[in-house]
Amino acid sequence: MKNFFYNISSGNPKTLVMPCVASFLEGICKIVPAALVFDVFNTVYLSFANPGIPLNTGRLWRTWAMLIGWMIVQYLTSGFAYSKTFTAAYDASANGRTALAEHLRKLSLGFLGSRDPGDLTTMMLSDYASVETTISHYVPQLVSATAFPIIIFIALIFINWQMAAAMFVALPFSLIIVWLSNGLQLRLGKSHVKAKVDSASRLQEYLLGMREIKSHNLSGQRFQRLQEAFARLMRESIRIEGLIGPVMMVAIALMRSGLTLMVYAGTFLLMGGQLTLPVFLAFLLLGTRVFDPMTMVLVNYAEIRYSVLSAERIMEIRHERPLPGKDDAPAGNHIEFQNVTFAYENTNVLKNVSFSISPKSITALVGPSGSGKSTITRLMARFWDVQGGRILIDGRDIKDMDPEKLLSRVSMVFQDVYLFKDTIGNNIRVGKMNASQEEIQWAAKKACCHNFIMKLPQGYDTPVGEGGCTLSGGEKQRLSIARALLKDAPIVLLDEATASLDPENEIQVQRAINALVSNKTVVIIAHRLKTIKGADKIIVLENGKVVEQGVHEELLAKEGLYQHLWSLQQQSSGWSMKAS
Ligand SMILES: Nc1ncnc2c1ncn2[C@@H]1O[C@H](COP(=O)(O)OP(=O)(O)OP(=O)(O)O)[C@@H](O)[C@H]1O
Repeated sequence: MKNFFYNISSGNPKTLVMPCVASFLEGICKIVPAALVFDVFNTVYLSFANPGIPLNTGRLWRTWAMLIGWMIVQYLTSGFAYSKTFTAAYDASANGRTALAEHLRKLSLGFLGSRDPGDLTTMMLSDYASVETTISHYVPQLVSATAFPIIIFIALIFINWQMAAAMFVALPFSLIIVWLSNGLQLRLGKSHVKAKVDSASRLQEYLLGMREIKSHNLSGQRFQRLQEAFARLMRESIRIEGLIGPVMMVAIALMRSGLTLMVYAGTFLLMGGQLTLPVFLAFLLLGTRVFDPMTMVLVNYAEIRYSVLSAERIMEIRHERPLPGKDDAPAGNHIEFQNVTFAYENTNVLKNVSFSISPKSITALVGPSGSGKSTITRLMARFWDVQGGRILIDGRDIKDMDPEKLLSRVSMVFQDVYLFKDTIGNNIRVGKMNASQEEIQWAAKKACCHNFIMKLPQGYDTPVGEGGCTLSGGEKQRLSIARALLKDAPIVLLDEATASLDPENEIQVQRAINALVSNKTVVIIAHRLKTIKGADKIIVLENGKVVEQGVHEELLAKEGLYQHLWSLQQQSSGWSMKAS
């Protein structure tokens, strides 16, 4: 039970206290009118059954006045309960979503990569929405459905224990049916969630891959996958409703049969003179007050179970441990790989890789495609932790460092640049969130962005689409260099930074990069070897191993892999496409 409340409140059960208290107060307020109506009936019945006793009109007026007065109290308590439960629900989901997004940022990319893409989106939107409804609707219902039957049952026992027993005799059987169906509900709920996540993933894949789908004429095949995912979701939804619905109907019918039994028992007791009509009526009035909230809980039981599953999924991620480490990143920039071994899944991508990089030097990583160059730069930034060996900065293992502090000392320029759905200026500001407009323009000028930005309709205030789809590949690349210039971190990792630039811009960007890297420790990946010919050190990788290291001339003299790659590039530089 503790886990239940812990999970549905996304780890913060205190948020449930106010909705529960408010709903309890609201429920108590709803009982009072029933008692007042009972009093009216009792007063009228007293003079009706005993013609000698005059109708106590004074008492009747007082009770009517109290009923009207109580309507105001009820209105106020309902308003209070409404605002408390909804505020708590929206607070819990908004804070929960923010906390989860913050937590996801701290997890390794390895963990995030292992999740289905639609999974986290579903969690953020749908699972939190389900938790929200539970807090705003189902938890208050649960409070009413549990607390009132207990209170009323105890009260009714003192009035007439036979009637109280008749009212509640079927309840345990109804609860047993609900309890027995738990396993089935869990199983169906899990496959429903899976179908939902799968649909979200297929939809995401379909929309993001639209360019490839169109260019490769895959509309039929990819759409079929999406259609199948939706069809499965539909089947799972029908299955859950079709199987759970009838079970719950039986449980509800059994529970409500208490009312019929009570009427039956009441009639006998009334005829036998063991019960007065007002008391019989009181039982009828309270019976509906008790059974209505319990019926609502059973009607919504599948939804409650569903939100428990949602909350469990959220908590599973919230319990995922972020990358450890609390130390500051050292001021120096001597980087050392010591026998580093790393695998994304099972196959080792890096095998006993060792090398060192001097501060304020330029080191190039070279090697065939898939040899592990990008992996090395990602490990330096601690996107993943290594499985064997160590990566040291100034002699200290980066595993002991706070990942955010480490990242604050590293600038990265990737091959694939992501631009946020924001203005161009704010996209450059990502490098330094408090940068002034002058600083942004300075970085943009250095990265050869300024001219093309000024030609855009709103200059630096021009919005770019999600993923930066309104800019060319070269323009995106240059914006990313501008971000790195602005960040001005002492370690710079360039992964094919100039890959998509046209020849016209390349010279200028090379100059900008030279300004960016001066006095910095630079690690650069470049397929075009002529761009890194002057590097202080060239590390040659093959199949995840360091096979050669040295400067350009030394490596050429070795006549190994580097010399081979170099001569291949010399040959291909004269390549041109020929019509057959
Ligand atoms: N996120 C990932 N999950 C699983 N495997 C990966 C992942 N990223 C890379 N790999 C694999 O790791 C190996 C090394 O990849 P990496 O990107 O480091 O090579 P690279 O030398 O930079 O290649 P390229 O020059 O083509 O960019 C490849 O076999 C690649 O398929």
